Amino acid sequence: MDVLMDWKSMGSLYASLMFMRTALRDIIPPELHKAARSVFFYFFSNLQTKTVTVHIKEFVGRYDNDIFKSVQRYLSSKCFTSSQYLTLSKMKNSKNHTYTMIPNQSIVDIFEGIKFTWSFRTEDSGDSSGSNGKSTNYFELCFEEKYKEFVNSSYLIRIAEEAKLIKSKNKGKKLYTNQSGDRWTMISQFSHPSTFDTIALDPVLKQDIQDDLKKFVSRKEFYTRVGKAWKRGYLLYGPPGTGKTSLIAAIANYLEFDIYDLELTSVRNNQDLRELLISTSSKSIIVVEDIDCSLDLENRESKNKKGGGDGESDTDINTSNPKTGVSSVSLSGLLNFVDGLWSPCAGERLIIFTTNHKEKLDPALLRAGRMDKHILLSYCNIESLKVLTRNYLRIQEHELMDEVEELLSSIQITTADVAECLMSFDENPDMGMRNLVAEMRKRPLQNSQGNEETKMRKSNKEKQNTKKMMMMMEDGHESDGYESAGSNNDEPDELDCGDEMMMVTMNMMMI
Ligand SMILES: Nc1ncnc2c1ncn2[C@@H]1O[C@H](COP(=O)(O)OP(=O)(O)OP(=O)(O)O)[C@@H](O)[C@H]1O
Repeated sequence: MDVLMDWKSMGSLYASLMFMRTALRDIIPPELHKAARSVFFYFFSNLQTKTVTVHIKEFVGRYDNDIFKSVQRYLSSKCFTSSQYLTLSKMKNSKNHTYTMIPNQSIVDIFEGIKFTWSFRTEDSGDSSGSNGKSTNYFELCFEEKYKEFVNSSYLIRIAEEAKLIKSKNKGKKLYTNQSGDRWTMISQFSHPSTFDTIALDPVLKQDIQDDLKKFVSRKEFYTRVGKAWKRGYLLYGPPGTGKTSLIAAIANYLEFDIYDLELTSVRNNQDLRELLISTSSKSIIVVEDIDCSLDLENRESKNKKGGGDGESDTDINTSNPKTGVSSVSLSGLLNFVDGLWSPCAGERLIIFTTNHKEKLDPALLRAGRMDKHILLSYCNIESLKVLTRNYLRIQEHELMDEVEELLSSIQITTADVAECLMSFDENPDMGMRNLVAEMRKRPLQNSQGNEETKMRKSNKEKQNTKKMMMMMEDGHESDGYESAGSNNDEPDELDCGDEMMMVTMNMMMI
């Protein structure tokens, strides 16, 4: 019915226009016909909405056009919901597949109530600048002219942001190494299965690390405001087989960050080290494993006592590479690397060093702002052991668990050793537990008083209480006895595991 009405009104409008045209031709003298026609067309063309059409080509000369890629990502989910014909693809390094419009298809995107029409087109390029020298793809965007400014200032920005998000979701984590020396090579997609669920760690420490990471990645504005590079340094230390590598993998999986595994001995000099640093991507973890073995970076204080140097100049430090003798990376080069002449590198980065011998490292490397958080990964305790029995045997309680706990207070066993004991018994938990107890009974008894992991267990419990107290005391108290007590934090409202002494002192003060 409505359609019939519309046709009727259009018919009468047309009849009226024809009548006006004839009447005007009779009234207006012939010499003014041309001018009258221009006025007539100007009037009616202004009644129509003016539109703008923008072409976004796949290539600019021989180079990829980033905006094309962003639009492609932005439209991929939209075309899935609103198109009937689509192409489907999956990039080599991508986790997810992508939908694309087929040529000459159009879809409408409504953003903030404004209508945008997108079409996908292909044309013969006529030159060899396209990807295959024959045809080039482009998107065509149409919108009303009055929204030109809005497109420029808001819509395109929104597209870029959404595309970035889609890209990071699709990307998957990558593992890079610098085996070839002065550049990174992607060796694989990073797919280590370790997560914060599977890793056997003291639960308090585990929560503390997760909280710290969450806080770090959410504080872009904080770092900008205080003028600091958006990076954080972790030192993971403890005996071999206690989960340092597994923790790095769990962190990468938690943050969805790429890993850059830096082999310091392959880096020729400080300049190469700096270039490697600059070429890492944002949202990445730069790992140096066994830092004490990588270069001769011994504690300068002890060296100075022996050698009488002032410890400030790089020449005081033996920078020869114990493995190959080729690298001339110096301690100051490494310190600069950690401090970061980061200005060219936007985005967040975590630097993680691991060592079995923290005492061998120069304090300059360990200070707050360089290694902000010192995390001791020590021998198995009952909580971490229960994570392993849950993972490997699918049990957390067992009649032998009390004996295991008893044994743990008098012997030392690494998480790797426990994992090994349980490894083959996933179908027979009883046997697994018996095998573990038998292995533990073979271990020599230790003096549990004063060893490092006992201290850590205590300190983790104390830490929770202390943290609460600190928060209560925070007002006007931020740096009291805190920075000066040797905290490894760059932020005044947190505590680190490496600060056992300071925490004990704080507890005593509070009591
Ligand atoms: N805390 C842990 N949680 C879960 N698994 C662990 C843990 N620690 C060790 N393992 C097991 O032991 C193996 C070796 O551990 P990992 O390489 O993480 O130890 P590490 O401390 O990095 O050792 P190293 O100092 O010799 O490099 C892991 O593959 C894992 O199976």
